[in-house]
Amino acid sequence: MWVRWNEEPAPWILSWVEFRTYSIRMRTRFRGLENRQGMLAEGPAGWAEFSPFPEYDHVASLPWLQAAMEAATKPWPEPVRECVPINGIVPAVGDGANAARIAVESGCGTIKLKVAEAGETLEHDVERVAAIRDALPGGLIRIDANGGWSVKDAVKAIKKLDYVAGGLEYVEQPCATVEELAQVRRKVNVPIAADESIRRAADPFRVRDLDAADVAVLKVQPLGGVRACLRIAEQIGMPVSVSSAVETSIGLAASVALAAALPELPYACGIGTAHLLTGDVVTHPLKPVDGHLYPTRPVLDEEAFALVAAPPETDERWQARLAHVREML
Ligand SMILES: O=C(O)CCC(=O)c1ccccc1C(=O)O
Ligand SMILES: [Mg+2]
Repeated sequence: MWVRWNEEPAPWILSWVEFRTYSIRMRTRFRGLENRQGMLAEGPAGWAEFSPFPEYDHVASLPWLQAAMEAATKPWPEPVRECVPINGIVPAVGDGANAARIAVESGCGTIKLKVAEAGETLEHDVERVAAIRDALPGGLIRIDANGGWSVKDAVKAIKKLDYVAGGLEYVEQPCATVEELAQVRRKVNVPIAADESIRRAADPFRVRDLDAADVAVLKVQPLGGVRACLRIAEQIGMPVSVSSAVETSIGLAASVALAAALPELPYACGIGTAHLLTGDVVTHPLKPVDGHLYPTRPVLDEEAFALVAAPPETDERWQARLAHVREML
């Protein structure tokens, strides 16, 4: 495990605080998720979220717990900017008109379009990119394939989509492996962003060592917390973009804190995901205003939480999961 809690250790917090479980329906299915579930707890520094994706095993969930311990016990690092620019998110489904409507309604000047979805075609991705370009002539468009293309398909699709977009800002994780990213990067002129190749990798610095990307996407929970991400940003040798793991506003606040504290922030961040959930746990959800989010330390609202509290059997499952991950500390 490359993530190390190499500052003041905080595992003691876990015997103090009580975690509770939420289960929130997704507005539309997102990457196979219908319900987003996770745990929340209040520590001396504020509220914290622990919400590893369902398929993550105990080892892969460990950095998520370290991120929660950090949030519960430490203040956010000092921000260097007042607010952070946010990208809108358009799913890889539906027709061009629908994609354009979602892009415009996001209120964001940068749009991330999901592409290469299983069961979808390049023609449909082209249609959605073209419609977004028409609707937002001055906007930036980036695409995220979530590793869905082969090298050959990626090169073909990126060239086509770059042309239709009149220039893509970047393409996120066109293929599954770091080696493939490096190959694609040598064959196209569009910058390559690495997401899963950093977040799910044993060694996030392989992306740097193989010259496989131009941009590193950092997600706070899977990478072990705000401070762990600041260290990665310092060492990874390329600009970074911050992105959420589709969390409640309590989890999102850590991502905003990271984006606000990074010395350089050349890209809009993928933290505008609160609306992907049908509920939240705070009084004022972290929804972008004019394409921006402001750093805050949100507090759980008991009335809001009551509407999304997980049933006892779900809570039991999560308590057991938490206990297993704790053992890895
Ligand atoms: O980056 C964004 O704009 C939103 C977040 C997002 O896309 C995402 C959310 C959950 C899991 C994976 C991803 C991803 O970037 O691939
Ligand atoms: Mg991604």
